[in-house]
Amino acid sequence: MFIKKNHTALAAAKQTELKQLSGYSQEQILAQLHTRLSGLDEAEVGKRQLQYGENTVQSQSALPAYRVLLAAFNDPFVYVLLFLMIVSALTNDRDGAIVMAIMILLSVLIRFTQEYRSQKASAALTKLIQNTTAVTRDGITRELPMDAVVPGDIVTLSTGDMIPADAYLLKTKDLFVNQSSLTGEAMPVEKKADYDTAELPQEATAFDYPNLVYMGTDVLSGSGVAVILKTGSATFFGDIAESASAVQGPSNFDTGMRRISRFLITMMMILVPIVFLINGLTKRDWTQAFFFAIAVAVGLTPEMLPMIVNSNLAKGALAMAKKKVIVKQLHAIQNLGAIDTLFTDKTGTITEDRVVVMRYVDALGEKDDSVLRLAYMNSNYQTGWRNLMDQAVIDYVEKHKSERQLLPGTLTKVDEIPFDFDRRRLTVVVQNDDHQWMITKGAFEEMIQVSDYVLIDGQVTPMTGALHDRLVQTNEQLNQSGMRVLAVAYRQDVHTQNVYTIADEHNMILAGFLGFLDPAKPDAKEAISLLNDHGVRVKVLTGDNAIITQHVATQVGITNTAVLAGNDVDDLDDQALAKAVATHDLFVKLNPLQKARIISVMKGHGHTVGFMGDGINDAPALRQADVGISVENAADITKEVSGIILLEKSLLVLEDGILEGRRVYANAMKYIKMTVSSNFGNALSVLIASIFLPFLPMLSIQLLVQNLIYDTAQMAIPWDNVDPETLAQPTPWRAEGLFRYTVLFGPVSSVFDVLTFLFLWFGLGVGNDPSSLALQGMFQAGWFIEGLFTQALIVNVFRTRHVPSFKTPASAVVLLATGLALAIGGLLVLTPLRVAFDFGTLPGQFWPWVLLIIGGYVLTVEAMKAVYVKRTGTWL
Ligand SMILES: Nc1ncnc2c1ncn2[C@@H]1O[C@H](COP(=O)(O)OP(=O)(O)OP(=O)(O)O)[C@@H](O)[C@H]1O
Ligand SMILES: [Mg+2]
Repeated sequence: MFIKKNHTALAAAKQTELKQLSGYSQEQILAQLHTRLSGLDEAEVGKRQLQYGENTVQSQSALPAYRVLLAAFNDPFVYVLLFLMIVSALTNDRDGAIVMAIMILLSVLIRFTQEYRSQKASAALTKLIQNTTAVTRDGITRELPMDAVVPGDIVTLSTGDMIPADAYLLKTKDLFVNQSSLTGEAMPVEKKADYDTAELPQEATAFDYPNLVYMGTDVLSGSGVAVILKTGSATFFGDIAESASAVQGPSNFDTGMRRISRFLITMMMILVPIVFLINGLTKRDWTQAFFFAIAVAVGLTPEMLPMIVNSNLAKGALAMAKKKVIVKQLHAIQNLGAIDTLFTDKTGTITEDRVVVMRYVDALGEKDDSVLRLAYMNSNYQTGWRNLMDQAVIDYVEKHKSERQLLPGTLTKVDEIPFDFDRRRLTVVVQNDDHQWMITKGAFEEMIQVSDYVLIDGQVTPMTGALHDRLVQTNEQLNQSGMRVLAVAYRQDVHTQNVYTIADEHNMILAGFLGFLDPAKPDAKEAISLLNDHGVRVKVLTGDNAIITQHVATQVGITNTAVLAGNDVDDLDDQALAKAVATHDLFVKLNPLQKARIISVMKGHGHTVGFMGDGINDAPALRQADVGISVENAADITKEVSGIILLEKSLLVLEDGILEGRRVYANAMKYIKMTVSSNFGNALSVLIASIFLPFLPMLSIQLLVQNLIYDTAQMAIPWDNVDPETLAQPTPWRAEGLFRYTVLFGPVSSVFDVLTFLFLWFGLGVGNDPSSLALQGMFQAGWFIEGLFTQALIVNVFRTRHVPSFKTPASAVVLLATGLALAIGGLLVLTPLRVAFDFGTLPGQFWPWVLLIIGGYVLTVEAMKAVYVKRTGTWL
């Protein structure tokens, strides 16, 4: 609370301090932090860990049990009930207060157990994928878990890294970071160790200072070395994580739930005073009218709603955790059930995350060791994000060739130009004696653009039209045999210089090609076909070229192999792009922003979309998607922005997740629709009865107990079965049907309530002497039974779209809960317990008639359901 209130003041203080540190020279800052370029020693680290604690912020660590419990209390419906309970307790209605307390406890405790269990399970899994950072201590650089970083640590940052804490840059190389999580600004920001204060904008915030980087941001490209200034909650991000503003915007599901909650509370606020006035005026007993109104308010509160929704989600997350799927945001499950399109990257997602070097050939397709050597130097010396292809080159060489044989001992690295997804090239410059070599590898089309010569049989030959065609042919041959291809080129004897830029990538000599085997995951085909069967279309968004993408697509069963390339995407406006996206399944040569744009256009046209990716280039698209999915060995930032992380290689688990999501949604919707319509019906019945009856239709305690029993029966809903028809198709948030549903089915229940009311009044003779307490008690017992039985039984009718409902019975738990509710209700009016609740005695002839009425109600609803399903094609 304190932190939130003083958030701005504190942030301002932090800013001033950081700005000041930014002005220090490197020597000053190292002295200030009592550290050096070779890093802290272990003793110092130990001391600082004690002093500053773990480098984590509140939102990242699992919540302790009491916080989960408090969160379970934090719900408008629980508040309403708490308020009513306090009013009852203050006005000496002890029994009523106790019943309400039980309701609150049931709802909160079930929700707590479910959420706590699921949180523990995902926290355990999350530990497996701890983010790391390269820390130098005692002169040795190692990857350490991010939470082990302390002020004074020296860290090395490279492409795709998350910045572990607030830090001062000592050295940079084309370093661009994404600060959007702190500033909201999506454009990359360049950071520099050395800068001129004159470069700073007039009203620069600490985020504009070029030599400062912050926790919660990430490296888009380039690299750097930094010294840590602040860790954990002392960072800027620490503040934000603790204030509510850091929480992601609400999903469709959240907004929908909020709207329903508001609707129900409004309904209650209007109806309850009316019920109070009518009963007070007609019965002239204002105390009784007051308690009755409170009981009606309790009846109208769907106090189990938060428990049902959250238990459902938590249950889903737990089920997924058992299948080695981390659900980082609970609502990702519901969104997963709602997607109708799943976009995916190619390598590492639908293909295995094990890419292997298969060929190293010259321009003519002949095996050539020198091509491998060049590629090895390139992959080995580059310091950016080491992707699967770089890894494959290094692995291959270390396994098959001796490293020494490949690299002359006198070789030193001069510079590098990091890979980027627009240029699709990566350059490294090395020096041997007095020679400098610039070595570049990258996508074929992009390499041809910078190559003026081709190496043929050891001879540097100028590029000709015929040679160009020959290269295209070699490339295609490799692609067609299912290999991803990188072209490799070099330039020797360049002017001796220390710094290289993209402008230097020209005039190169194309040396040859590397072919990588990138096989489809064994179960990708099955998974994709299952997704298709369940109404989810799979589309590929890749930076790779058309031929290899078509090859992989065919392997995994994507039959529409028409491709749309990145350049085409840029030429289309949103409208045209949406059309093109509908007719294509393969999108190639995309840069990260094009991936993100395709997703956002799709979303704009009413689709719910998922995106699965593993690279840093996938992060923008993952942020954009309704649900982002990544895999275990994805880049840190990629995992960070994903809602779901698959730890197992198999894609079949996606199918499970989607079904789980739909089940969650279906069960939550089931409860919402049933509750809203039955509450509406009840309210109507109470109003009618209040107007015409000279006494209360039910005592407040009876109404409360009826509610409690009904709630108990409803608690089983998260464990209910769902119709296969409901699971077969995506389930976007569809609250619109709710109103129609409520006005159709609510009044029907009132009709049968009124029938019961007439039967008790005329048939059983309550009307003959309404002032008799015994007859009043009989009336109340009769109405209690009818209300409870219809509500409990109707759960079993509403829960399925099938007619008759018993064709697809509820799960055992739900059946048991229903049976229990009926039994308890029966016991309360049939055994001596009834005296405690002031129920009267029901005559034998009551039972056949009430069963008839209940049967009539069930049949009517079944018939209406058949018509409803036929007309709308949907149910619940
Ligand atoms: N380390 C690298 N060195 C040189 N070129 C690279 C490197 N990584 C990727 N490329 C080139 O850039 C292209 C796009 O990169 P990449 O394949 O990683 O994108 P992507 O969209 O993630 O595709 P994919 O679906 O294959 O994962 C590649 O096809 C390749 O030609
Ligand atoms: Mg990729």
